[in-house]
Amino acid sequence: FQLTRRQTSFVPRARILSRLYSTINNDLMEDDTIFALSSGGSAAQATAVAIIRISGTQAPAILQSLTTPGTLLPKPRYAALRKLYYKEQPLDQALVLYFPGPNSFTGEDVVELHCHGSRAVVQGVLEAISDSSKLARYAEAGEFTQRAWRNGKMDVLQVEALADLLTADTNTQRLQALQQLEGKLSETYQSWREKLIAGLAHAEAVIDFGDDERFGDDDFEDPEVGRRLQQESVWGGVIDQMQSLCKEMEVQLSDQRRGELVREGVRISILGPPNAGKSSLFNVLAQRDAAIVSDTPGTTRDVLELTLNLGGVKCILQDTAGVRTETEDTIEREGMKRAFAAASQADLIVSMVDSTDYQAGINILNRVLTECIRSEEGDDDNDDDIGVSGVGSLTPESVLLVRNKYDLLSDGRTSLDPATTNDLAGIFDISCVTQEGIDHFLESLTSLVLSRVSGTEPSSSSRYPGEGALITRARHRQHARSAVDALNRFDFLSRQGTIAVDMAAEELRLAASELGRITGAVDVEDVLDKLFTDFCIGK
Ligand SMILES: Nc1nc2c(ncn2[C@@H]2O[C@H](COP(=O)(O)OP(=O)(O)OP(=O)(O)O)[C@@H](O)[C@H]2O)c(=O)[nH]1
Ligand SMILES: [Mg+2]
Repeated sequence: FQLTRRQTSFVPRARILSRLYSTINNDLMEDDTIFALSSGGSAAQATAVAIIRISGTQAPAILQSLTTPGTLLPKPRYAALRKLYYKEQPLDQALVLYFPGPNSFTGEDVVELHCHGSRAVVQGVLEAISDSSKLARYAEAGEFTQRAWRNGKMDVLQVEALADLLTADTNTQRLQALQQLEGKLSETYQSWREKLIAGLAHAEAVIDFGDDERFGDDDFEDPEVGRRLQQESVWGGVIDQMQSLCKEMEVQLSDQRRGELVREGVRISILGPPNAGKSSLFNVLAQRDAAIVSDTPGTTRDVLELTLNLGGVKCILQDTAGVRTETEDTIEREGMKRAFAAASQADLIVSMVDSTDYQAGINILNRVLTECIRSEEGDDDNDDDIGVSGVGSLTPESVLLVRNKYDLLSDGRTSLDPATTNDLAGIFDISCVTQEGIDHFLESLTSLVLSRVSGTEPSSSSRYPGEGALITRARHRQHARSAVDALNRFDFLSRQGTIAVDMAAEELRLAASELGRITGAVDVEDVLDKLFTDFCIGK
């Protein structure tokens, strides 16, 4: 595996010693005993309790070296209070746990020291482990989890779930990660893969022993019919089974990226002409002065982002530069380019106009949204209404029209014409200054986000919106897509009879291997290398 050199928060001296130690030993060995501070905090930050974890064959010996001679190891998986010493000086009074392998997180012998979390204690214990025994080295990022994976304690999907759980910001992300960690996704992929392998076994048998010639040449008046039946009989019920498997997989693939949205966050871009009040709305939703607001058109140049929790779902809100048809300013033009790019990638668009300049705003938005969609895919919709015509993830239902500065309209309120906004997710009149309409807008935005990740209306039995999404990363989608493509090719080839048995079988093999890559049953070292470097030290 790749060594990582990430900036992390842990006791530097122990790290330096471990690096020295590993340099002397040329390379990090997979069977080294490793240790790390696994709880939060660091040398600089005291915590109430600090958990130091040791994993490997030397773990019990290290624990014994820290206690007075003759002290017994604690009963497996029971907490025991122990005084820890280093060079006969007391280090701490700690709660210690011993998990003999294979019944531990890593599958190896594991010792956990629950020490007092002060800088002196943590540093002292880590140095004692590192210095005195020379039996262990400081763990690399994610190395405990890597060992758990290597020892069959979890598959790749579960490693990914653990990474997601450790970085979860919202309820929904937490629940999705836990479901994946429990192995629910792994089970489904595994059962699909088993079906493919059963189909493959059938093919191998046909290839090895030939198909059973059930129909004789004279059984049919039309020899063509006979031949076709004969060819189809080669695969028995496998064709139907694979077809229904393919359908099942396609249903999961057309999930509108629910799982990925929960994991990565729903991207919401605020888009509109200069001075409409986009940054003002951004600040209202952020509940702080995150963006500069001024009455000079073209104030915002870059795309600003903040994370919001809407109904338990992580959302990434983007403030963008105002878009207008012409500008001489090259920086503003660059800003507009970025606004376009952000809008094209967004899951939802809050398109904002200034109510006092409504028609001009609508005209600009029409052009911009049509343009955004065109840049994704060709489109010829050029009507007068907001030009969203359902391509990519940008559909009219992904766009909310917000008419801002409502406070400036007095008797002209009714002059706003809603007829030009067919099919949009909603039209809202708000004022960022008086906060009028903001609550209603926010409620609607939240329910739109929820329905986006739920696929349908969340059912009362769902523990969280989006429950049951099988695909949580682009990586899964890519392999599942390739498996479906292979099954579609199989469907064609399998109907060509004996002549194409080999080729058809190869497609089944390919589909099985693509699914195997999702769970890690098939070579995934490259995926894991990347994944483990994202973990913190001590996990
Ligand atoms: N009366 C009134 N003024 C508003 C409202 N919202 C924003 N403004 C004012 O409109 C001006 C422009 O606001 P911004 O939020 O900077 O507008 P923007 O859309 O981000 O503008 P650019 O960054 O230039 O594209 C500022 O002077 C705001 O104080 C509102 O609801 N009512
Ligand atoms: Mg702005």
